[in-house]
Amino acid sequence: MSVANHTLTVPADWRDFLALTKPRVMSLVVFTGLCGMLAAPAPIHPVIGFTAILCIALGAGAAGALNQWYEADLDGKMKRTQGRPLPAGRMDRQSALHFGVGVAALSVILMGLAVNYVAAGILLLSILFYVLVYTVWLKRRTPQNIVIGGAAGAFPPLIGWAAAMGDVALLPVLLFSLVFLWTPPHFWALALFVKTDYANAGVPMLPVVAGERATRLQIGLYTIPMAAVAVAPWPLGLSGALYGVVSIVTTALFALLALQVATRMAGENDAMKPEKRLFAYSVSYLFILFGAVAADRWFA
Ligand code: HEM
Ligand SMILES: CC(C)=CCC/C(C)=C/CC/C(C)=C/COP(=O)(O)OP(=O)(O)O
Repeated sequence: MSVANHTLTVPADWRDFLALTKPRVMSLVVFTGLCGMLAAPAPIHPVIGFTAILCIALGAGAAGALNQWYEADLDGKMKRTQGRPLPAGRMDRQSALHFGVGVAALSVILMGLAVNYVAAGILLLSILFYVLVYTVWLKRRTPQNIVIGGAAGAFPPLIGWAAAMGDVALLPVLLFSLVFLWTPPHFWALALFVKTDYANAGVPMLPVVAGERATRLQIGLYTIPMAAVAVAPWPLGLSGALYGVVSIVTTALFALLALQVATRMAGENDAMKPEKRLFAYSVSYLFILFGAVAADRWFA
């Protein structure tokens, strides 16, 4: 948080504001919201549906901006994040704060007025969870930061469903649980190969605090309930065979990669480390599963 106005070199332009919203990560957040909405049994009016997705995108982007406003100092210490607009000195912190608060408020108010209050309430909760619970409270304090704080990223399927139905039901709760249980293997796989960055910045991520072996074991352990939740909708009668088959095949591959990560010894050296494969696959996995849950409702 030491980046002050006088360090500015080039004025911020729209690309820097876009970068503040973490567009690549947020694309999956928005996609899970869209699929949660499409998985609902009642069709939503296209204009209301579009507005709801826009609000999720604005809310998630604003949360990303507030995260970067708060941790400009941390981002400046890590290679992966040094080029972001604040640590690179292309934007002052106040602009990021105004942008984040303004867009967050706009997203929640628009969701409440144009869609419904349930969706608006959960959107507000997820923004507060990411910014206050994860970023401000837990991230610098405990290696359980992403387990608890990661719930923020799991709310969008509930928001999408609530936008269409005005309530919450078992299927979106399962989708929430899926993203919640997916987050630790997703993030710790990455943390295994960017461990030194986090150590240098003093962030207590699991591989830094508990070591590589414990992290590998935790990845394996979280994959078990995640897999159970991923395949549950078909046997529970909440989705059809299309989702059932896709979830079984893609989850089996996830479990295999997680097993390779869990059983790999520290220091082994192969062309592509299993944790890199698991991290890359974790992103495609969620895109495919959520695509399947929506496709199952519409085409099966
Ligand atoms: C607290 C929980 C999480 C943490 C700490 C985390 C952290 C990260 C980090 C550090 C990256 C590396 C690349 C980057 O900085 O862009 C990444 C990539 C990614 N994350 Fe996560 N993540 C979390 C949860 C989620 C959730 C809930 C989603 C979506 C549902 C998600 C979607 C993605 C995607 C799509 C990428 C790939 C981005 C790219 O292609 O560059 N993440 N995550
Ligand atoms: C609708 C709504 C508000 C959704 C919130 C979206 C959300 C919480 C996503 C979580 C994923 C995420 C960006 C983690 C980054 O962790 P980090 O901030 O520690 O990553 P960094 O090191 O790249 O900054």
